[in-house]
Amino acid sequence: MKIKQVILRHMKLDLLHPFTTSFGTEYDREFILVEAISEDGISGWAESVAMLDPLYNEETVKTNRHILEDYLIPIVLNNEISHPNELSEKYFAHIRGNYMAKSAIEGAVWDLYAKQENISLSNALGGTKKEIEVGVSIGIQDSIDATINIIQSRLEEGYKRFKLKIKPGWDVELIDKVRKVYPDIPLMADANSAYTLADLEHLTALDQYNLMMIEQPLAYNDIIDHAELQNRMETAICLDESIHSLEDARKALKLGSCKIINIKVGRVGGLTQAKKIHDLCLENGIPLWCGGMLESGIGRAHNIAITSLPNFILPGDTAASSLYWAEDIIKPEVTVENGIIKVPSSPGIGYEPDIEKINKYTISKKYL
Ligand SMILES: O=C(O)CCC(=O)c1ccccc1C(=O)O
Ligand SMILES: [Mg+2]
Repeated sequence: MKIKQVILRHMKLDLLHPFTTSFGTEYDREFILVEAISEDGISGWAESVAMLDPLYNEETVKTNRHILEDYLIPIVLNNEISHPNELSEKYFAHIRGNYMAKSAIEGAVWDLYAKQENISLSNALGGTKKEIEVGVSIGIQDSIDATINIIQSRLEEGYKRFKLKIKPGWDVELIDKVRKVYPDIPLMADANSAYTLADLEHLTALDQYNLMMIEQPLAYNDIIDHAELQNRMETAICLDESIHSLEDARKALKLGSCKIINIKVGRVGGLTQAKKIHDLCLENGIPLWCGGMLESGIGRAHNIAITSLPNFILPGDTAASSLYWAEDIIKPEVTVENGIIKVPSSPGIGYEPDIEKINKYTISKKYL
């Protein structure tokens, strides 16, 4: 496969509702959209999940542009690539970190590869599921009543799992009141690293609420303290921020830092590495689910494809386009029926990039 051109678009989409986590509030989503065009004129698409500011992790839209333009894309343009696996395994191996930047270009090459092979991205990755179960991530609200109203709507829409963002001061009382209204729903909490081991007693107070898991309670780069916390907590710990690679996953499993892993394709450097972590977790009986980063439909399509692998046992954060955007940039939009998304079977990501909408939300464009 020879790639003759890559187009980077700096995109900006307004969120329908602000999204608040322990690290801040997002009102809109700026991201880089990558289009890789082959010599025979086929386009592969992906997006970078890096955010505007380095609050979730250290990458940003700007650092991604730098790494993509100055390192990764020249490599892709100057080499004959026979399989997308070669990017992370060979061509990008000497470049440290910058996982989201790597994932963005690798994802476009994966889509292109699947389209050339005339198979779906799910098929190309070895996906087996035709349908995937979907949960929803609910940001920090102004009141507990407002949170309960949102849960009620999502419950009626059929979502299969309810994740509440927590932080100190918005945690035990929230979960307590929600559990009183909904004693049996599949409920979990995500702290985005808002606590330390000094909060041990406070966190173990959550054990009484039968949560499916608590996601990333401690530092974004920690697996040691999480092991101690998991040892002292009944509730399963799920790692998000701390897992960037197969090596991180291996070490976290060895230490007992978690019982569940949230895979975000961007956070682990792309689909090839995501699949390797998937296989390791499958061998070790660690269930997975696919996280989200407020992606547009392009990133969402990649998430749906990876979720079709067998060990994505728990519902993921791949909610419907309409929960985030007035209009998405793919045709058709991602829809969820009774908490289920049908994995597309058409070639590549299986959703068509909507060029008119893409142009509408493009701030700047660079041809490489
Ligand atoms: O609906 C989604 O895309 C997931 C939303 C979400 O929880 C999230 C959004 C932005 C950054 C981090 C996270 C997270 O999972 O921690
Ligand atoms: Mg998370």
